[in-house]
Amino acid sequence: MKLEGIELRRVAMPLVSPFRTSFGTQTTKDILLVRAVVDGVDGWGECVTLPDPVYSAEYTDGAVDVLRGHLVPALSGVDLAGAHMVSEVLAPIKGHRMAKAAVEMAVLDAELRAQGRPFARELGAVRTRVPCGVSVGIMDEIPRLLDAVDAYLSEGYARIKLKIEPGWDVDVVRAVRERFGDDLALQVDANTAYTLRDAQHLARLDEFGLLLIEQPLDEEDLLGHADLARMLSTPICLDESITSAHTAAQAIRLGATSVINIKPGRVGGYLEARRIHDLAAAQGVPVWCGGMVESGLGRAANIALAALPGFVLPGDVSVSDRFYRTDLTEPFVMRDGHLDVPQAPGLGVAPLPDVLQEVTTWTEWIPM
Ligand SMILES: CC(=O)N[C@@H](Cc1ccc2ccccc2c1)C(=O)O
Ligand SMILES: [Mg+2]
Repeated sequence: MKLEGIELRRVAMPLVSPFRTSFGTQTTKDILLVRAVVDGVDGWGECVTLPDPVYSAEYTDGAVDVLRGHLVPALSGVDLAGAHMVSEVLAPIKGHRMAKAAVEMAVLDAELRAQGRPFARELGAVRTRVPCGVSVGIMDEIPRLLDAVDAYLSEGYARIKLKIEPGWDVDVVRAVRERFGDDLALQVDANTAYTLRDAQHLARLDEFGLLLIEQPLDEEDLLGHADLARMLSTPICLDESITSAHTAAQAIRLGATSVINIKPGRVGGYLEARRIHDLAAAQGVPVWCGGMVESGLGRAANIALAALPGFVLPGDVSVSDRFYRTDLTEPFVMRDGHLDVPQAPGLGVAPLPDVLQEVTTWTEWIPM
């Protein structure tokens, strides 16, 4: 296949409401899109970086720079057998997994559109619809949070995830349990906000029957998570720590994680995400599809991934208007707490031209 060029495009997508996590409050998502022109066909990729390196070391300006200066030049003039060769060609370039994931996604979308083959078929989806979980941010006071959870449950969400941080954790979970009962599928996400010194405090969450506690400790602290797992009965789920199939295998073997949140952008792409799914399934480790507040482009691909057999827990695959009043694509809408897996070629969705025009803040065309 011949890569004719790559367009980098940044879009400013206002969030319907501020989304607060232990690493800060976001009110808009500045999304870097990658459009690959492959043998005359447009393919779309979405880079999941934030503007600042607060979730991981990657950030959007850095992704732009490494795409322009390293990743796209490495692919220029290379006759790729298929999108599966992108990660091979880019392997000599260290790190920058979110930037690599975006360009692989764009090339894969173009290849699959040309073949008339949906992402779901390529990845090995076995379901045609997936249950929706929702991630609920940190709020000013508990009654506001309870109202938000009530509204999401009325919409049909199958699972509630609460962002937590020191000072907003045990009391919040207790209030949700008291209001909505013990049967509610409930989990928490700390985004690395705690240390092993908090172990006794975190053990107070064990009484609430949570599905899991996500990434309580630092991204690099696999041994700390393994120690913590021996002190808690609530299963540990890693997110930020799992950056590849290799680190997933190490985390499982060390006992640092018993559930994995798979995010294709974080691990270098949808093909690596499938490899993590396969190795986890082979060891009986359940996985679910995490979210990075993607537009409908990344959302479409995440829904396809979430339909693989080992994705046995509801993912953060919420509907479009959980985050955006106007999505880049036709909006994803829930039916009975589920989202339909796109079945059209490639991602199955594309940016709506007038919306794309409206939200674009910058573009750069890189010929190859
Ligand atoms: C859905 C969810 O909780 N995602 C991430 C955190 C995250 C990631 C990227 C974000 C970008 C803009 C606003 C909030 C964001 C939250 C997580 O699982 O850890
Ligand atoms: Mg997380």
